[in-house]
Amino acid sequence: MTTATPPPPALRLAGISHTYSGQRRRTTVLRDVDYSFERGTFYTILGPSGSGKTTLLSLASGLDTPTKGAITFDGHDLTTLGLGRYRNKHAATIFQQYNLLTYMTALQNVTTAMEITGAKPPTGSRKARALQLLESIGLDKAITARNVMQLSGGQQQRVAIARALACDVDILFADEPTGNLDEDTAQGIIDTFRDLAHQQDKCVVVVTHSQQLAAQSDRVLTLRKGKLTEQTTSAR
Ligand SMILES: Nc1ncnc2c1ncn2[C@@H]1O[C@H](COP(=O)(O)OP(=O)(O)OP(=O)(O)O)[C@@H](O)[C@H]1O
Repeated sequence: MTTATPPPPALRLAGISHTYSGQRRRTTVLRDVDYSFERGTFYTILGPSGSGKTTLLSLASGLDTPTKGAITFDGHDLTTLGLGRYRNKHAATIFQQYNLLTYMTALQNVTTAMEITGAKPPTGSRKARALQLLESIGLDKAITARNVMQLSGGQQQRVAIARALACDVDILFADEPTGNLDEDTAQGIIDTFRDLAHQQDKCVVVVTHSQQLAAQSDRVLTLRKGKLTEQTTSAR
């Protein structure tokens, strides 16, 4: 009788360390971090300011490579898979600074990302899907037609969230995604993250200082002194 091999975790950090080399000194931010992120799960990462949360996210999202150790997606080393391909096809990131294309409208920011990543909406056009996503997080049609530089910080943050949601990827990373939002809008975004994990089997990884957000995730991780540890699980 053959036993089925369990699928590899969506994302595995295998003994990763990361050191920044400045002109005068080197800063080691992560030390031998080992962790597996699974599909269908909503993770939050907490930790004091400067503990390396953004660094961890930039490595896990394929923006940078660790100085030691390996990161695999579905069992494939990211460097072999290709960081660009991983970022285009499998992982989307909502950055702390949004990283929107400042010469475009809100709508164009979303549709352009869909074109670049080849994301195909389940029905209808890319534009219709983009408008639907933008509207679902509280940006009406008039706002979506504005250049993003004419939007408030919270509105820009929502464009960045819609852009990431529009790219139909396996893993969604977000760095402080609710930082600029009022309570109701923030709760809507948290609900969206939970649905993505539980209804669409995505892996959602959110860096935050918000205990409210962490309390609603499935697994809470803490980064401290270069080490990543898991706290007790919360309600799912
Ligand atoms: N490019 C860089 N070169 C050198 N040091 C850096 C670089 N980026 C970050 N660091 C340092 O690495 C450490 C971790 O930074 P990081 O931004 O990952 O922390 P964080 O936990 O996300 O902080 P915060 O909660 O304040 O956003 C800090 O000491 C920071 O100064």
